[in-house]
Amino acid sequence: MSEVVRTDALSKRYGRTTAVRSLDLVVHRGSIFGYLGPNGAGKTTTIRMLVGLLRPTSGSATVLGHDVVRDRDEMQRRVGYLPGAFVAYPDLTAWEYLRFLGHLRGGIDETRVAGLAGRLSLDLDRHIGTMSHGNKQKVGIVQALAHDPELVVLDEPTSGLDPLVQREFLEILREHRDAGTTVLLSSHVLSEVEAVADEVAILRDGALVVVEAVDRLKARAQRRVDLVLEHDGAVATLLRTPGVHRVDGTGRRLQVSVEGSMAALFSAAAPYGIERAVTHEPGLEEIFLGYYEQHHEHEEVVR
Ligand SMILES: Nc1ncnc2c1ncn2[C@@H]1O[C@H](COP(=O)(O)OP(=O)(O)OP(=O)(O)O)[C@@H](O)[C@H]1O
Repeated sequence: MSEVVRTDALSKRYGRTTAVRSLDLVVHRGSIFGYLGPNGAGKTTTIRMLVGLLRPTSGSATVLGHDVVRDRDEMQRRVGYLPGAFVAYPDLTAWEYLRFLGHLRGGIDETRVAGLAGRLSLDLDRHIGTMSHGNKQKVGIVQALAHDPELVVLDEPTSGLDPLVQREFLEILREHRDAGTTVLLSSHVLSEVEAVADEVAILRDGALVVVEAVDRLKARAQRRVDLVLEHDGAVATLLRTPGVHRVDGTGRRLQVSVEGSMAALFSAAAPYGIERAVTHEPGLEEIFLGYYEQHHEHEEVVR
């Protein structure tokens, strides 16, 4: 079964607020799926429904083939979950806490736990109550991965981690993915998602704006090309060129926004003599902002 997560018109309302509206989402086995959106978009609400902590108002979701409401307990045994605001027992050491959880889950692989903790530079003998926010977050990450779950659901996992630990953590996720684990990762830190995700969904006001493979999203996105030409007068020609969205600048120095292949742009610019061309690869951030802008423009038109 390749569909690890599937939602059908999944919705959640809180009174008059619709936090998640009619969500249709599929996450495939062995992939890292980035779930993106600004604060309040509905990421946490979606995730809490998927891990069986919140009942959908309407629609349904299956995780590893289990209905998240009806087969909640079976589902939860096969899933690792890091909540957005992770809290654990302050009076226990990390080891005591993880052994306690292991006991509830039917055993713990101590070598695995020690290995994960070592890579994240987490001292398991410290009391959780005395730990910094970042170290508590590491305890949360280790508990989510400790039982080697088939699906790992992580809500804003890197909050509080320093850059080196973040990098190690993303590497751990990649290794799990390569071993067949599925990872669902929510974030508003686009660079981290970009570094690991195979596919991303962008959520806004509780609804999906786009779901796409990261590579395809990037290929479709606009790139900026800075051109230095030998001759003036290229602007009108470039603006007529397929894929070119806008041209800024005057004279011989132009900044061109282009979507898709660059071939047409370079053919059109060639007669003006290309002295220099620098292309800027779009990050997920630009793509993300692009989608929001498009959406807003659309709303303006609709109004
Ligand atoms: N228990 C609740 N009661 C009422 N409204 C809620 C509740 N929980 C969330 N909401 C509302 O639902 C919407 C979605 O919130 P949610 O926490 O899912 O967003 P999010 O994308 O996870 O944001 P963040 O990145 O800030 O955590 C928001 O408008 C929020 O105010």
